[in-house]
Amino acid sequence: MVNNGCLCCTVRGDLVKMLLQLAKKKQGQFDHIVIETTGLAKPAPVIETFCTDELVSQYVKLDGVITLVDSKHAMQHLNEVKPRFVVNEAVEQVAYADRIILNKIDLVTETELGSLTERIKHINAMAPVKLAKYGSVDMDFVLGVGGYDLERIDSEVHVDNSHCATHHHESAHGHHEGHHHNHMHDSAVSSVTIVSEGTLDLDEVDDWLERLIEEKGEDLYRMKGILSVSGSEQQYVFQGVHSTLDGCPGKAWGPDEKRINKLVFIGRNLDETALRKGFKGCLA
Ligand SMILES: Nc1nc2c(ncn2[C@@H]2O[C@H](COP(=O)(O)OP(=O)(O)OP(=O)(O)O)[C@@H](O)[C@H]2O)c(=O)[nH]1
Repeated sequence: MVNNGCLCCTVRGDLVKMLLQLAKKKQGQFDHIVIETTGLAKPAPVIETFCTDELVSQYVKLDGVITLVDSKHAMQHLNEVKPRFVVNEAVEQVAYADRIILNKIDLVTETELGSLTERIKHINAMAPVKLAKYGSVDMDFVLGVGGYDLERIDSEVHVDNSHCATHHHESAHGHHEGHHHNHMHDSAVSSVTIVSEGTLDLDEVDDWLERLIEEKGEDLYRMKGILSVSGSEQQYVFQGVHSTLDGCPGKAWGPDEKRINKLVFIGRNLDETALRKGFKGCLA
């Protein structure tokens, strides 16, 4: 247990200390360490503790972020309008998730569940979503996720195409056409997915993504992709959190496998047109 309960604002240092203590005291005895944050925690500082603290990353690595959603109350929190520059924690917790569990489904109607699922997938088109009662899901769904593991990206980029067509033209203040509710919400956080054939020039991709995180790093929460690059029989995989970006050759394309590029960006005020244009600019 970390002092004060609130991981987000006070205890990133404490988290480092606790992880190092655990790692040293019980080295080799852990399969997993599960950190339960408060409902108000911001995910980014916790995630970045694993990505940026060199000492921590010698002992432990981040497997994934699981977001447990209370189906009965989530919509209300996702739609809460915050003062300017104040983040909606519920939206952020969905946006950073590698796995999402929609719990307490027995307390909502199918229609409510449908709109909640739609809203969640609009924010995060990447994370698989499981419906649950009393939090009951398979252990495999929450442990051994490999959300930050480049070797696992090929099985991890679950691009939800059903939402590609519906989640563009939204403004931070505006309203999502096609949504059935009639209130304002923080729609500035969303996903843009690109699924496309074509071979890419890796140097161009490097330049594009570097430029992107330089200009938009603050607003880019997560990104992942599998790319088909010229002159290589292997997939090229990448993943990033804000300004941290990792990429490397992945597994070989199968002999009969269609080489499809799949990219997912999750962030605030994403410019879908610019992202698509950037992608096209990298085609060989
Ligand atoms: N009907 C129903 N009740 C549930 C479900 N899951 C949990 N509960 C009940 O909801 C109540 C509150 O539990 P949670 O919402 O999980 O509480 P929590 O967020 O873990 O609470 P803290 O971590 O202590 O803040 C308990 O009485 C649970 O038994 C579910 O799927 N359906």
